[in-house]
Amino acid sequence: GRLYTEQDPLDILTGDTLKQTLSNSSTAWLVQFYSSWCGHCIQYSPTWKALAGDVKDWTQAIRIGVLDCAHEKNFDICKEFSIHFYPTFRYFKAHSTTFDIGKTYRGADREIQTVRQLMVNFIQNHTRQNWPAGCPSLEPARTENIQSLIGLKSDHYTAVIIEDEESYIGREVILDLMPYEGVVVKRVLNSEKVLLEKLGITTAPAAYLFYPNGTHAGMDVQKKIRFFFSSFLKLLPGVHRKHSPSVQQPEPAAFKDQSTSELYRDFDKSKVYMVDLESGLHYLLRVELATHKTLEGVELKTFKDFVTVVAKLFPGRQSVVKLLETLLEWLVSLPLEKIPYEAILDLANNKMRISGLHLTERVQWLGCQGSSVALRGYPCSLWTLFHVLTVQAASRPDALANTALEDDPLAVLQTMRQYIGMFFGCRECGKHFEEMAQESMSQVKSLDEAVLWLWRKHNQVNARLAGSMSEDPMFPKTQWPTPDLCPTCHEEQDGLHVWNEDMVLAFLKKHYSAANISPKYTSDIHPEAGAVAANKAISTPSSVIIKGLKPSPEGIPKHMKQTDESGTGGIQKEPNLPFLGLGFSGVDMSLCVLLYAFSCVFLMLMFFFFRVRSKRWKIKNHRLHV
Ligand SMILES: Cc1cc2nc3c(=O)[nH]c(=O)nc-3n(C[C@H](O)[C@H](O)[C@H](O)COP(=O)(O)OP(=O)(O)OC[C@H]3O[C@@H](n4cnc5c(N)ncnc54)[C@H](O)[C@@H]3O)c2cc1C
Repeated sequence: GRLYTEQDPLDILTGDTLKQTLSNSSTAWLVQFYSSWCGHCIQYSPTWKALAGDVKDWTQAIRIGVLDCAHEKNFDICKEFSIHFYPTFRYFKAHSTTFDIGKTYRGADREIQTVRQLMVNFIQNHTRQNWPAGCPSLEPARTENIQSLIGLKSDHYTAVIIEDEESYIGREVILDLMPYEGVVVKRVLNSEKVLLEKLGITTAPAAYLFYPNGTHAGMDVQKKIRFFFSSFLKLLPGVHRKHSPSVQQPEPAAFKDQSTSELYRDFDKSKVYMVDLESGLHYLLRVELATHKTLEGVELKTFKDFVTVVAKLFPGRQSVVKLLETLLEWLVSLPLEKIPYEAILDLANNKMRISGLHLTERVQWLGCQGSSVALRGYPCSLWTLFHVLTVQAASRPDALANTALEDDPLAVLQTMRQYIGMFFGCRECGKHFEEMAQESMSQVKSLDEAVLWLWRKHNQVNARLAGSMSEDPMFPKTQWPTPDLCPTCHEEQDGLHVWNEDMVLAFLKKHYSAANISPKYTSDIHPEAGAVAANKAISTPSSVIIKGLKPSPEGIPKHMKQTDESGTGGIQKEPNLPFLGLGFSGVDMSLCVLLYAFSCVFLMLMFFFFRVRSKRWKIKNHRLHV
């Protein structure tokens, strides 16, 4: 196959595009000319991709490209650029107006850290005239510049990285924060003794933060490494990724949900919320699945597997778990090959309620609330649900015993894969997820590996979506868990950020455990819960929007359109008959008729019984008299 694909965070260049791309570009370029038949190029490609991912936020200053010299259509351009060996790394300056074959990197060390630092040096080699547009200064600031910030109010934070002259951390953090607004990063050398003394800094590297309100303090990070500094700054309240002008930016201070005027409610990022999980389940069962008139074949199998997984593994409240278990029993006991979805809804909505089994009927987000209705919500709850389920499966390995899914470490992941592919309203998401599943899901051999697989793939999605339209500016897509949630999950090896996967696994098992699920706002009868319902009752069509979808040419997924047209918020109308102003289901009515018929027959029997008896009695009496 090809060494690089469109999914990689780099530009694939060709003979047709190369010159045009490089000439008068607003950014510098680092291009690898390779050959797809060269074994070393093949071996090196993961490193190059990792480098491109590592400097993904630097693209306003320097971009990474690849060009395959073994491809016929590139023969001429590789000759023109005098590429003799593979791979050849060439740097191209920004704003170059004359033809330039670039500057070759001849070093033997091609490790990420070395190449990344060369990129920084290369950017610094630009002059004032050809400096890449959008790239802040990488020169160290002086004591005077920083001292003047003390006590100064501003509309942004200023972060100051104090380090020695050879250190690259400051410059790398400046470049990492380039696509973000609300924060300015500066670098100061530790030779600025007066300033260091004034701020009370004794060791380098160190970081200091000047707040918009005029106060200042040391930056509180667990490890003094690039990734921790950058993550800390990206997560500051009010700091967010610059979006294209078409994406509206909500006000950070008072972010309100415009369509429902519900206030944003505070929540704790280190918790999982039951309202999100229940709202997601409600949406899935009553809206998303309800657009399918009947379930049969693989769809029915997928639905049964899904219900099996949630009934056995969902660590929910008793009324919800019982509802799921009853649904499962019903599905298993029915040997039907085709089930009308109305029957399932009738069961869940009417019959079970009589026995006190109940799942919330409104969509209400807390940990998954977005800064506007079109963001976060349902897809966020779905990720959360499946993380919870993989963790539950790993901590209760026998939970699926005696079901169709027993002894399968892939039970939850395969069910998710099937569900997402078949029913999830976002088709594109389904396609991407299927690609990831085909690539590596079969390598998962244990329940723990399943937990980690889902985490890794979710991060891959986060990386792809960072800066896209489906990113909520208030909740930037990051590689998760961030250092503030799990400092021990992060390490640095040869200057490159790496995960400590043992720590990540331990963290996931704790974060998505039943003990970490908060019941806040779950009570349905509680008046407060009603008041805070983010999207009110599900029957307001405008409140039911599948969240986090890219506005595709087709716009809203097909079944969501139906939802809006019907004006019922997508809920299949329960087959209720109006009677005396009350809603009775078909079954309730048939029971009534049956009871009525029974009592009629009973009364008639009584009538005849007494009639016969009284006749006999009369005859007996008559005889006596006679
Ligand atoms: C299977 C699937 C595929 C999707 N594919 C696409 C797509 O191709 N294009 C598109 O535009 N949207 C896609 N989406 C939607 C997108 O991934 C987000 O769900 C949506 O943009 C909402 O984002 P969010 O900020 O709420 O965070 P989400 O990504 O939804 O994450 C929810 C919560 O999970 C936690 N979390 C974050 N990362 C991880 C992790 N690695 N491991 C464990 N927990 C984590 C965080 O607490 C986060 O708040 C997909 C959703 C799903 C469920």
